[in-house]
Amino acid sequence: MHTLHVELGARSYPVYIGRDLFSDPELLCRHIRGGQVAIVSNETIAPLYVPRVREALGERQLITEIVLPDGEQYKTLHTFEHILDRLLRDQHNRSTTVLAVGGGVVGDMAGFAAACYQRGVDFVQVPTTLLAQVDSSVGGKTAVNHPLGKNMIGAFHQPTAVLIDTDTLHSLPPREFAAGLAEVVKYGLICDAGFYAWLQRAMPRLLAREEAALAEAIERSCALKADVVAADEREGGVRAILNFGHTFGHAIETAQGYGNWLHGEAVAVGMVLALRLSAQRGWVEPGAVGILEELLESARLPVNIPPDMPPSSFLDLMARDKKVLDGRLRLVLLRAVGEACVVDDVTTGELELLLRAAVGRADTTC
Ligand SMILES: NC(=O)c1ccc[n+]([C@@H]2O[C@H](COP(=O)([O-])OP(=O)(O)OC[C@H]3O[C@@H](n4cnc5c(N)ncnc54)[C@H](O)[C@@H]3O)[C@@H](O)[C@H]2O)c1
Ligand SMILES: O=C(O)C(=O)C[C@@H](O)[C@H](O)[C@H](O)COP(=O)(O)O
Ligand SMILES: [Zn+2]
Repeated sequence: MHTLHVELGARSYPVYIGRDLFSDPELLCRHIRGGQVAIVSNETIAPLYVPRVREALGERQLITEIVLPDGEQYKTLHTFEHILDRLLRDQHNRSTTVLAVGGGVVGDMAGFAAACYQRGVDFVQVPTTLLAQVDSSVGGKTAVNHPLGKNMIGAFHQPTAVLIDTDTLHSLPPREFAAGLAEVVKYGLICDAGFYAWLQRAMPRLLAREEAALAEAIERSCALKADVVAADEREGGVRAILNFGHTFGHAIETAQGYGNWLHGEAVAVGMVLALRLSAQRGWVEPGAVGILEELLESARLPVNIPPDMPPSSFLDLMARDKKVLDGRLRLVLLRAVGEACVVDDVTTGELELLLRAAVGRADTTC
């Protein structure tokens, strides 16, 4: 087992990465303060992994199992309210711990409920998708979607521990696995050119879900994210680089109806667009875009926008992005591969040009 720490002073916490983590009940139990636990999962994950988590918890004063419907379309205020209803009905108090067992959707909603229930209770992440293991379980962003925008209602609420059992990845469907790889590629692009080069070599081993390659990808991704979060917990500055590709990606997810395009798929296309913009500015070699497209396609990810999204639809949705400041769109671009920056001087003309060219290459496969 590998352990790293997210250093946030009083809110610091460990991220454990390894196999068969629940065979040692003490690992989980040391992060649960009281006798009350609420396990939040969904209808797919509950039969696969909740029994093992329950066994590790042992006898407790109160254990509530909250099983949500599966899908990004349920990442809503309505589902969030359902979690709170269950906590109240079972009389959970301030010493309870919310335990999120699942992918990013479960983690984001359970975390938001933990942030709000009785003004904040403990929260432990047990991520079971690649995306959740490399990204959403670390850093404390929690949220639900709104029809007008992705993750628009939420809170920063750090977990008290993250338990990444890489064995859970063996039951993950290939499309979901690929979606997680998009966020892994993101880390290489924004802050670690060496990791990006490694990913180009290791992609076949990752796709074969070879244990050593997976462990390396997860450990490096979490370490990179932990450093960024430690430097800027609430996205006042540098943390925005973790949003590379997301301004375009979130527009795609919102326009397509949550769940039709997976988050990682939309981010993959968004990264291609953001890199193309960086190349147009002469900051990265023009050939870098082709290299990224090849890497993403080898991971079975889309690289082109959906066919029914005109530039106007992107521009409308992007104008609502959470990074907009004083009416100015802020985008994450690359000064070089491995070096992200945030800019606020991308003109509508520049964007229209980029998006019109993208319409010409639109994808019909997703
Ligand atoms: N908070 C953050 O920092 C952050 C970061 C990245 C993404 N996100 C959010 O995360 C969400 C995407 O997360 P995701 O990609 O994990 O999607 P997800 O949570 O929808 O899970 C993907 C699918 O895999 C199933 N599943 C989960 N684990 C499984 C397993 N081990 N075996 C079989 N099936 C399994 C789920 O039931 C679901 O059907 C989006 O809402 C995105 O906005 C948040
Ligand atoms: O942790 C972060 O910060 C990120 O931006 C990680 C992203 O991968 C993630 O999708 C996040 O939920 C996006 O945040 P948002 O603030 O743009 O909703
Ligand atoms: Zn993301």
